[in-house]
Amino acid sequence: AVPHEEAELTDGFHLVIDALKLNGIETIYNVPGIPITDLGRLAQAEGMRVISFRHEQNAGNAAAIAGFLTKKPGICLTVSAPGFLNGLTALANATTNCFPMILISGSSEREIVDLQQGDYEEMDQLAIAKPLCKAAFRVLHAADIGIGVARAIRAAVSGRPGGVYLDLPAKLFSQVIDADLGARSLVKVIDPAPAQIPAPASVTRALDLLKSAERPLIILGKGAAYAQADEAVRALVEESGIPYVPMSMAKGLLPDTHPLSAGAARSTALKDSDVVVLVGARLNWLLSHGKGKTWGEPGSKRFIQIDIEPREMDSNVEIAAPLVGDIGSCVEALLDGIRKDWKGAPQNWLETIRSKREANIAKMAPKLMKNSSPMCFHSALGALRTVIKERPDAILVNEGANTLDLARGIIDMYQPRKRLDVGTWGVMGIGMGFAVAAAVETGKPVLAVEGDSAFGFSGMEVETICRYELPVCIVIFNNNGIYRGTDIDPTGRDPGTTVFVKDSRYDKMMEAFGGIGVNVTTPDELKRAVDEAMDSGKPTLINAVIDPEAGSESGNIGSLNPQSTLKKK
Ligand SMILES: Cc1ncc(Cn2c(C)c(CCOP(=O)(O)OP(=O)(O)O)sc2=O)c(N)n1
Ligand SMILES: [Mg+2]
Repeated sequence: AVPHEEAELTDGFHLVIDALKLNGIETIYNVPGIPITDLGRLAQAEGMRVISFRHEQNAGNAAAIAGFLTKKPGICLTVSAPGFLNGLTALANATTNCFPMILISGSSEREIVDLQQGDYEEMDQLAIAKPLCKAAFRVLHAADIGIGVARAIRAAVSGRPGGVYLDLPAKLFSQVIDADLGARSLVKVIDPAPAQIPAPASVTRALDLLKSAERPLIILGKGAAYAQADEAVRALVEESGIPYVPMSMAKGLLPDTHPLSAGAARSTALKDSDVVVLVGARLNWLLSHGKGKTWGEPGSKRFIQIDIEPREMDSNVEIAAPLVGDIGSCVEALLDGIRKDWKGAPQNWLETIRSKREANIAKMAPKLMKNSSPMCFHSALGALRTVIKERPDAILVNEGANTLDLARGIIDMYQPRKRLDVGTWGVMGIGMGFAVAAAVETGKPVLAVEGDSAFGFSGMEVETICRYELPVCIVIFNNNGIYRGTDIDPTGRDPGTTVFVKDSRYDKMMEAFGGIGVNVTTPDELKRAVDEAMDSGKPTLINAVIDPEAGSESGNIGSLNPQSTLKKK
């Protein structure tokens, strides 16, 4: 039998694990090391899924997208100082994208850090994290772990979701306290993300404006995908008959082939609409800040904006009808109004959108059919478009420049939260972390479509994918470089700044870790290899040879790059 005194004690290690499990958190994405190696081991022994990565940035990206997919904060666990810093990019990106995650990092002892006495991996991590995340907390006493974890969870998912930092100094873990006191110190968070109901007056104002519209438009942002109010969103579109444009990670809320989709007629929809309903979509650079030629005549637009964050309103242009609340509650309120009194779909406007959409789709179709070798972006993406059409519950991870921008318009999505990409920052490096978490959290097959440069940021995680035998099929669009593989060094000394090794074979990497590597040069070979990977569920990397001449610098956003006006010397 366990000696009497031991049976009544618990410690920091166990309280952290008990607090996470008590709140329904089952998975930790981490890179082990001092002072958190045993925390990971104990968590695994107590039934939590502990996924160990090769770099903390990828573990952090995995935690962030786990939060987006589950509405529970994803947990990234790192060592102090350098490990914590490696996790910060993912924490900041999660906060920018409103993905709920908690970065938990071990840290050095306060008394040594505050006197700057040179502790192992000494750093004032809490101070450094604060400006980059939504909230940051430190726990010094074991009896406070329950409250600390509860506050971190509530901060991550309530209101506008985001990244939270939780700082746990090394000495906290081995602190021993009475087991009963420990159990009573734990908090199961009640209603961490409460519904936030819009004010009836705001709903009336929005409905009145919408009823006055002749060319209304709905824009669905990734907030609408995160909300998991899928039925209400679909009903709002279908019962109002208003056309909609999905932002990248909102694709699939309604199938991209939906008759009311204006995705393929985006520029007409934005330019010629008169009242625009923003649903969890911010008027940031991705929507040209709500002004300029993208939006037609100045002052021709009036915005209804649904957002849980009141301060988002008027961020770029005046919002005529702010609707503050959670997306589900706001959409339901609008739907109520439409069901009571609605003039029906704007037929002429729908005809304008429909004809524009069909013309654009017809223009693109031939490019997707080419069976050229080496492939161009369009012909390779044409093959993957068919894969997703045949396998709508697969999850598509996507990053790169041409590989991203062209895939967004070419690969239709059919279900919500199935397209995971670079989000608001356009950050490279999310690929493998997102692929791991998508597979771990959903069990669904994952197709990661990667530019060859983008893949390079997280490529070492192919070993992680093989180690956990995850159903991930990586397709690398290998055009031998960033954007294009044709740059040169005018002095002739080095390769051009954006080119890579010619005819590189990324598929060979996979074989090093027991995965399957395939090299393909035609769309037919690509489709066959992807189908085989999706059927087998085995970690697979397909090196898709793309013409180095194909594509354009920075994909669709080249205009953001400053150019020197001075004469080249
Ligand atoms: C962290 C980080 N570093 C650098 C960039 C700049 N960048 C970089 C480096 C891209 C890679 C483009 O090359 P690719 O091979 O992935 O894609 P294509 O060749 O298919 O265009 S896209 C882009 O905006 C970035 N967005 N994020
Ligand atoms: Mg490239």
